[in-house]
Amino acid sequence: MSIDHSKAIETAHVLTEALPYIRRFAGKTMVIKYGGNAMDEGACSTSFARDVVLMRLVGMNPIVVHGGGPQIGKLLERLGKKSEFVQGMRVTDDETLDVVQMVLGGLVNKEIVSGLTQAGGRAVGISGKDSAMIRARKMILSGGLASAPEIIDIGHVGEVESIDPALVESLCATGFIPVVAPIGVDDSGQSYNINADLVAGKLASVLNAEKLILLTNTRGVLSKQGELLTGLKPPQVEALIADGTIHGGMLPKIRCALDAVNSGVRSSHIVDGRLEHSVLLELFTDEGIGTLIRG
Ligand SMILES: Nc1ncnc2c1ncn2[C@@H]1O[C@H](COP(=O)(O)OP(=O)(O)O)[C@@H](O)[C@H]1O
Ligand SMILES: CC(=O)N[C@@H](CCC(=O)OP(=O)(O)O)C(=O)O
Repeated sequence: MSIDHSKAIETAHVLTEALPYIRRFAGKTMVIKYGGNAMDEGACSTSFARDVVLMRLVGMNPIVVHGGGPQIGKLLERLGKKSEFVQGMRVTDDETLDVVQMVLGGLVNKEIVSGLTQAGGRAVGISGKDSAMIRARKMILSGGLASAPEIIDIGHVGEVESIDPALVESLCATGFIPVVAPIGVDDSGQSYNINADLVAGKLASVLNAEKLILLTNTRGVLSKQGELLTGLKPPQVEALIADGTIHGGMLPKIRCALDAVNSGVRSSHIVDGRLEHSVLLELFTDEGIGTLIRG
């Protein structure tokens, strides 16, 4: 069989260009949030799995925190239950909490573990209930007028009170890739449905991660004209929120990205997870392909 020499040289160039990044990021912790909208039908795309396994094999400590909002919505629909959201959070009654735990902790978590295993990695699926890793408390939302705020009860939705990093740290130290479902627990044993962005942001802060990478279904943060915005600093992000450029599902995401960089994570990235090899393209190129936020 003859070798296409110019193609082989091109491959060698790509590999050597990645070298400085591989050296810089060796031993560093990278928290990757894999959103339900970024997943394909089988939950874990082959290119995502290969990117994460490659990161592990070149010495980084990747940790996957996953969502699964659309997947929860589909099962609820099959059960004849409508999804309802308040300020981006799913209203979660007892029955919905069961479905959330089945879909996130069972289906989606294990499909990602399978995908990573097939790509040659050693992945372990856990939820925040394992070893009581994610301590949660009930999230209280307020609405109405600023002068007369109304308290909105959205059921078993949690916010992160604290995260004990011991379990994920010991998995990383022994060569495993932790895959975390965003379910928390309180002292009484009550479980909570937590937005996956919140868990990923807090975990990145607690672990003092090098990067928080949020994979979603848009190219990154876009201007009102649809241009990709990058190299954002906290004051610019605040201005984009204030003038309504950033809204809806991007709001909790950008808040987590900001909180992370404000508490010591080197950089946060919002990237289109539907693009093939988006994680590697963001990590191994100077420009990146999505939105970079630095403290
Ligand atoms: N300025 C913005 N730039 C990009 N997306 C935005 C912006 N403002 C709001 N959005 C919306 O936020 C969505 C991403 O949030 P969401 O759907 O909750 O993602 P995920 O399910 O991945 O957590 C985008 O698809 C888009 O509709
Ligand atoms: C409280 C709350 O809304 N929890 C989310 C948890 C899953 C999630 O965050 O999934 P994505 O990242 O795919 O949106 C939900 O029930 O949909």
